[in-house]
Amino acid sequence: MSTLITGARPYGEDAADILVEDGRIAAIGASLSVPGADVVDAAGLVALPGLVDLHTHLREPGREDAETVETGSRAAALGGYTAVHAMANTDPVADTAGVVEQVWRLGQEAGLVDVVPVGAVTVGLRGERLAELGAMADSAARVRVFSDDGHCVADPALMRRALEYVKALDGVVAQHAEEPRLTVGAQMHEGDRSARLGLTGWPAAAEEAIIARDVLLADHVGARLHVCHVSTAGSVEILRWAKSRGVQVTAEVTPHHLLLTDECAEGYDPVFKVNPPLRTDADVEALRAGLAEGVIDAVATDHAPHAVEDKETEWAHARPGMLGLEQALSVVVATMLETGRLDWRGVADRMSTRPAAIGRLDGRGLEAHGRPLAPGEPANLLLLDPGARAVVDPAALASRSRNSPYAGRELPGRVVATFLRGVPTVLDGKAQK
Ligand SMILES: NC(=O)N[C@@H](CC(=O)O)C(=O)O
Repeated sequence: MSTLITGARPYGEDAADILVEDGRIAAIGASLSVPGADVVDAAGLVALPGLVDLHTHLREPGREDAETVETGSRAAALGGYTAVHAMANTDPVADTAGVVEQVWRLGQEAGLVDVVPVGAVTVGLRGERLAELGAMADSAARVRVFSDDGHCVADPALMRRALEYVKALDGVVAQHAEEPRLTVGAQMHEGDRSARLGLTGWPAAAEEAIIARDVLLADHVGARLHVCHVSTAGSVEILRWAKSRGVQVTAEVTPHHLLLTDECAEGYDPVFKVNPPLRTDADVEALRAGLAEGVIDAVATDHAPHAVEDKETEWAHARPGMLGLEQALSVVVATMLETGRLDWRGVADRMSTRPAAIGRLDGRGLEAHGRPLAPGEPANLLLLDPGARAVVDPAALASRSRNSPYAGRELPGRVVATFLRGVPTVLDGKAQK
């Protein structure tokens, strides 16, 4: 099967045709012609490597009313993703080889993106004893990213041991950095606004204290550490210091922390309640600068679908979390590309290349992700209309949930097509299954 994508602009550069054969990019060049090939007219569209998400909540098993592997995979494909890491805070928790294999198999059956399970660090996310990390790594799901996300691995001795184990597995601990003793009852960013709104604050120091501790532990052990959803200017400073010392630490930022601030809490609309919370203008500025500089390696969605009854309630009782997969690239275009902080190659680096490397998905086989757009590489790619602008309508999203913080907001860039190993999962902006 051959597909000829005509007139696309790889990385936003000069127009070229892209020939896809047997799941791989066979050629990139001017005026390619292949009799019998399916032709996709991509005139004016930017071609990028398929995006890779390090942080997706797919809710299956356990909360299929909020999302399933299939509905979340469809949302991901529509957002330009070809691989997503499925977080472990499901019910049951993904803390055994059996559960991670189940999630992996559901992803293969859905066939829209490669679903890469994350394994829990501790049994039941309880932070008491380590889960079967080796069994999950050796399973069919080949787990390399371990995380108790939603909970912090707060016990420093347990965190140290987790780092030692994952080092032996060529894995990484993705830490949800939140000192739990500092965030009891927390509802939003701690500052003037939380005081005025009467909501218990979540201080920046609760995140920064754990990141500082963990980079020291990772350095001591010589293991890889990844920091989930970095949200404060102080965290960026600590990461910059750690990287300058050669600590093997990587970090991600979410689209919502690049765009939104705690001002969103003013109306008490729980769609803006998220963990870690939306912070200040100064934090947003530092996060954008950190991502541009590469101190923050990746954009990760923290796509966190919630059922209506868990979200559309009073602020204090609403679950934290917001949708992200379908608008992530648009938010990055708005905050990083249109502001001149990243070019298209930079966007590809932070949303595909680096996240794939952190998750160890960047091997040499046809199953690899995050590879460049080049002959011989797996044909995982997306086509984006950078000039299109649209107002986000939550009712039109593929996710089973509706908790989008971007409802009613106009955002740039429309994913027109996504290809997974040469097979279109999205064409003309529509999911193909
Ligand atoms: N990021 C969120 O606000 N929510 C996450 C877990 C969590 O980090 O609380 C979820 O699973 O809903």
